[in-house]
Amino acid sequence: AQPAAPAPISAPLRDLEYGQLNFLHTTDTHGWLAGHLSEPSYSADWGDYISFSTRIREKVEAQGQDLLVIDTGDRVEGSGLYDSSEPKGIYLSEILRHQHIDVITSGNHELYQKNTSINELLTTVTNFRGHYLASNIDIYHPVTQELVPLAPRYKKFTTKLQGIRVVAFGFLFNFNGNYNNTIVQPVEETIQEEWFQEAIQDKEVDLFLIAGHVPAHSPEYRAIFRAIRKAHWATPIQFFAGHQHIRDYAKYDSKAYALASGRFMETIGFMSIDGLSTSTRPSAGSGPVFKRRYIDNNLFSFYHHTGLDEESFPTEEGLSVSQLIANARSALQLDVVYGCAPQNLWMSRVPYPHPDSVYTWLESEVLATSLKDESRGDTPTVAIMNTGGIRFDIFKGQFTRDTVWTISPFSNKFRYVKDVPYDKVQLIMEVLNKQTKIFSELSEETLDNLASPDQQEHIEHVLKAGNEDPSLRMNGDSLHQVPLSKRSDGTSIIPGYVTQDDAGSDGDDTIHSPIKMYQVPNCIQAHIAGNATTAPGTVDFVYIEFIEPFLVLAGKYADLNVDFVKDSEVYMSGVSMTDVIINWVEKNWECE
Ligand SMILES: O=c1ccn([C@@H]2O[C@H](COP(=O)(O)O)[C@@H](O)[C@H]2O)c(=O)[nH]1
Repeated sequence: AQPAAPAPISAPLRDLEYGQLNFLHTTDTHGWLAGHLSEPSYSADWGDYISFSTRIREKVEAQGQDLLVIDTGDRVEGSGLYDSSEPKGIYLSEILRHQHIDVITSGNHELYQKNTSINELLTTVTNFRGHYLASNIDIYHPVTQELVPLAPRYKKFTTKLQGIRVVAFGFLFNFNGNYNNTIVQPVEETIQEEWFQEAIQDKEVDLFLIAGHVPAHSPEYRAIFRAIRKAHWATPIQFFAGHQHIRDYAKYDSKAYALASGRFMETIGFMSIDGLSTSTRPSAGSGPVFKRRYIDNNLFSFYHHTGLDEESFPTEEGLSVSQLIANARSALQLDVVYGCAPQNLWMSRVPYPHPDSVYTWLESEVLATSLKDESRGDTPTVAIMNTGGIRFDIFKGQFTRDTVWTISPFSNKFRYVKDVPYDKVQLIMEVLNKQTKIFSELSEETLDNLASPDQQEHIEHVLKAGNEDPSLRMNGDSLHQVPLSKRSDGTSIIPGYVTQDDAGSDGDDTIHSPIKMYQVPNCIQAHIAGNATTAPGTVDFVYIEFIEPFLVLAGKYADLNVDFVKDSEVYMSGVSMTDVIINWVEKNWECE
């Protein structure tokens, strides 16, 4: 772990149930390779994970079993370690490549910006050659300008010890927000391609492995499941999922399951399958048994599951990667303090609006007092942004260079349109926030993309877990999670994940008390300048550039005769949301 990482808190744990074939899975790490420096439950780093996977491999191989390590993308954008270097990501690729990954895929974040996808092709695909799969992504090669697959479409391999024959694919969900140097083919089209149909007709297969940046419960995975089942009515299928930032497990049939392993290095997903046939031995018994576990990413869990301790657990490679991370953090000056937050500010642990809501803080304090384009004088202004542009909670205490990138990693800047009737702006807000029923292009699903990914599924899951006892809530005044109740065996129950999935509620390794989450709107608005007591006739309509495509559609429903692409202009040239937050914190959150 990093020198500044808090020690994990001991807690009651459920064991891993190993099988013939075992998996470790990460997804949506978004650059959090240093782990969480304010949360003991997730305080292990990528170096610890390398030690963990090595120790688990030693353990399962000693029993003649196999281990495969999977990562399903969105490794970039979301923390200082990735976003604060110039160019972005120079330290991250070097740290990542030390983990042995058997199957690795791209997420949508690898494709938003041209530079990112080019770096993916030239660096990450190269570092993980033979393991990186891209079944439905093409890229215009930066040198030849030719359209080429980002990586091989699929691969067939046999596992090291048992010779289990695996056919593996690497998919991305039907994403269309990518820069125009890449092409993402809809999954439903890819599975009609000749190469895919040939690959799934192979009869010498013991397991289909679908790694993808695709939600576990999704039309894309259902389509792949159906296509494979048409060719193989009984061959086991293991999906690995991502994108929604949730822990999830989907049952497609008794021989096909999907595991999603959360976000931001909070979770290491574990799966095992027993009863698989191999190249030399047909399956014994009644067919495969699948088991899943969501491991909290901390050393207490890692020691427990490996049966090792502080002395015997770390590997040399793991320790040297932890050191690499520490060196990178120091070179990037991620501990530089911009100010001190006087309180916790939550994305969804409080309702909106609320004095403890990060969105209330943004609209009433940060945007309201910081957005001003000198050329516009005192023109009344309404500024809107999508809540998905904020990626993490703010904890009371030091607000560092790292903090700012974890909450606002995107390079989005502001644009505006002059003289927009105020009532039309309000109508647009209603449309974006689904307060008005709308149809066709602006489906509920499209609009959900304005909010943070966990908003759609997570809320439902956590609330399903129910029976929340307010006395078990996180201590609002503390930086760290605090154990609030003791069990009879002396261990503590701390707030955290209580996952409800298709296999029940026993998936988490750590037994937690649940944390309540609230639904927040897709977009928020700040009122700037003008007379606060009366609504203005027309305003400068300022917006964060990410939402422009949504405004184009919402504008139509609001009957607003504005072409957002042609009629808008740059607002506060060169200033991004991230800059606005840094400036505000420096001015307003002095440390005592
Ligand atoms: O420039 C951007 C890019 C993304 N967003 C928000 O993030 C989600 C996608 O997040 P995942 O991690 O891929 O799930 C997107 O829907 C937006 O809400 C953004 O605001 N600005």
